[in-house]
Amino acid sequence: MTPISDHLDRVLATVAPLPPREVPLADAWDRRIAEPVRALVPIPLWRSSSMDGYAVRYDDVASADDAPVTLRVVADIPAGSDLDPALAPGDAARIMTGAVLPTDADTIVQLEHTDRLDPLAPVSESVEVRRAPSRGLFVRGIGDDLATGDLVAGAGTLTTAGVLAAVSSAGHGTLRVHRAPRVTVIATGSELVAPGEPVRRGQIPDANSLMVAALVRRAGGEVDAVAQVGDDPAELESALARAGGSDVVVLTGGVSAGAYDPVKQVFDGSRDVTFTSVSMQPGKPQAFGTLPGGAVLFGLPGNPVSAWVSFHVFVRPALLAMQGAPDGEVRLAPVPGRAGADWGTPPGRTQILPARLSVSGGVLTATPVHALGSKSHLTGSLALAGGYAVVPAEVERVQAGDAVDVVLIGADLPLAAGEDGV
Ligand SMILES: Nc1nc2c(c(=O)[nH]1)N[C@H]1C(S)=C(S)[C@@H](COP(=O)(O)OP(=O)(O)OC[C@H]3O[C@@H](n4cnc5c(N)ncnc54)[C@H](O)[C@@H]3O)O[C@H]1N2
Ligand code: MOO
Repeated sequence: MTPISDHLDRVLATVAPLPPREVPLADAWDRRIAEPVRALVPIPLWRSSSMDGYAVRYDDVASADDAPVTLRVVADIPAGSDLDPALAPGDAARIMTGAVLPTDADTIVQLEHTDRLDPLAPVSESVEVRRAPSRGLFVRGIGDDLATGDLVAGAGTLTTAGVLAAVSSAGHGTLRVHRAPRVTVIATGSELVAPGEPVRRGQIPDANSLMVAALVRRAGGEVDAVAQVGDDPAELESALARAGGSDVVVLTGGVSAGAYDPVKQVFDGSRDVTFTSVSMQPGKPQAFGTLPGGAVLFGLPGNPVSAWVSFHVFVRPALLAMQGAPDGEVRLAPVPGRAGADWGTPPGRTQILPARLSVSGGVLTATPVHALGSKSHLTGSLALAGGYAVVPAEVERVQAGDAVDVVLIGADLPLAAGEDGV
């Protein structure tokens, strides 16, 4: 059997980042940045006020703690104004948060420290300063945050909400990002009916189509089409022909030893798509390769838990690599946790156990979603899985409290890859 890491290496050697393109920032969310983004302007852009109040010359108000100081108000500066009123000694300008300080001012007095407490009152001719600020108080300096030319986000960075705010402030209106991989999902199996449809004896609802499509979207892919075909090689071949525009095709079912397994039949003897027994449970039988048009093909086992596990371990890394994610984020990284219960493990294969995750007493705890552990047909309990535990092949039984590696699949933040890469 092939170790997980060998099969993943093969997958990752087959895929490459998709070409970048320049898009307006409004279309750039949740993509990977193709090249380093530097600040075109300093942040902040102006020497501005961080409080609603009065822009003053510090020396005028330094003694305000001893006795209130009355200043003449010579201007009113809202945010967005380009006014730069001259302030002679004893002058102040009313100023709003974000407005540019007059060149002659060096300090802000917040309005709470004056006699002009009503923020909605029209500007007055004078203001009494009742508390002395420190010099420079509430003044935001040009480039306090980033200077022109500073790095805002490196290549491969995911355009999170925070990244979009940063690059907007840094003067950019567009970004070069890798496009989303386009994915066709095909569930195979003559027993499948669409969710919610009545079943006759032997039929079951198709759980994989929607699951894989959702996993594709969560991994940053775009779902071109979702198809469901019976165990008929001709039907599968025509579904594959329709997937011509996709970068990736994900099949489920039909990869093991069944007499009617269509994926096996379609790619029997192919040099481009091959079948591998991977040393993991669930998810042992895997088909992988490329289609004549260049699309990358994954044939995942049909059992929904096997398909779920296989997606996380092989397909997701490929989709991330195609989007230009850095190596350290491509492989979902385990973090140390503890077993929340006893469970059995399969002999001789790495176990990928769907787990309920919780943090108790500061310790990440993984508990099997079902008492039957990682059996591949326990689709109903998959609803509880926040991640999975990775148990090495040589471990025969896990006891509650044992240290286990855990992969969090719901985490927003990428975690660095671990050594074993699963
Ligand atoms: N003689 C052997 N039999 C099996 C082996 C083996 O090595 N020798 N491997 C087993 C393992 S491990 C797995 S995993 C499965 C993989 O089977 P297939 O990929 O060929 O998938 P199917 O046979 O089509 O289906 C398996 C199972 O999953 C259900 N299924 C399939 N698609 C869906 C779907 N879209 N939604 C819900 N459920 C689905 C299907 O009804 C079967 O129960 O093979 C073992 N057999
Ligand atoms: O590999 Mo199968 O997914 O063990 O059940």
